[in-house]
Amino acid sequence: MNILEVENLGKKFVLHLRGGWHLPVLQGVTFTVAAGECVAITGASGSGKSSLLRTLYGNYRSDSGTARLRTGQGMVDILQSSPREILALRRHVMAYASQFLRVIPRVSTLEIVAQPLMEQGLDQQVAGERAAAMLSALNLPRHLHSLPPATFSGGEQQRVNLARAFVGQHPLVMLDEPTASLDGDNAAVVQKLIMEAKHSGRAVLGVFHDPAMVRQVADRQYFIPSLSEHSHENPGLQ
Ligand SMILES: Nc1ncnc2c1ncn2[C@@H]1O[C@H](COP(=O)(O)OP(=O)(O)OP(=O)(O)O)[C@@H](O)[C@H]1O
Repeated sequence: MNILEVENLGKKFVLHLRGGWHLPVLQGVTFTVAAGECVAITGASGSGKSSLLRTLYGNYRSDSGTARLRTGQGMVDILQSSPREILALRRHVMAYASQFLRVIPRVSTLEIVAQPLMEQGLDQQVAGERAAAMLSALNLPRHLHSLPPATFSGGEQQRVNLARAFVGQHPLVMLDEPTASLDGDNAAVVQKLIMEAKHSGRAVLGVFHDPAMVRQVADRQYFIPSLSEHSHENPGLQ
């Protein structure tokens, strides 16, 4: 059973600082991710891996194609969804951990991680307990839970992001270089969380900088070719 079906997705960035130049990044992107499966997105640096995840999470608009996500009400095209619908999909169906944590001043780490659970309707105490358990599983010591993560190290911030993405048990989890700032022990925890997600029938779509991680967790790979160097759309521009 497919959780995500992406077909012919295309995306260009409009570079206003370069006279409205269109930079093609994604073209004809077509793949599926089934329940219980992890698909790794691969490709050269700058080929559009992060842009693809951001487009699927509703941060960027696409120019063409469909990205159908399985919900309780059937398949929904993320690319055609309104901002309000995207928020509902984020609440219940898809989670995303970017490489960088967007911190909210004065909000504690525990609240940041409990928030997705409270948005799913859990009461504050249960959400707090689950958030604390997820943070501890990711080796974030208890004394850090009450602090805002603004001053945390890169690896600690990445683990807060990952706790937030995994805690809500969303059917689709998207991960952008989830172990880039982590040591071996914490990378092993992330690997375990991915395997647990797969075993519970959830789908994982990830960009992994570490080829060993791809071998360990990915069932399939989807390769994105680099388009920008071969673009013929702006032959006059360098
Ligand atoms: N918001 C944006 N506006 C304009 N161009 C962008 C934007 N985001 C990304 N790009 C460009 O799109 C291309 C793809 O970037 P992206 O970050 O998706 O690549 P990537 O495959 O994830 O790279 P890496 O492996 O180095 O992280 C790059 O040429 C980048 O400069």
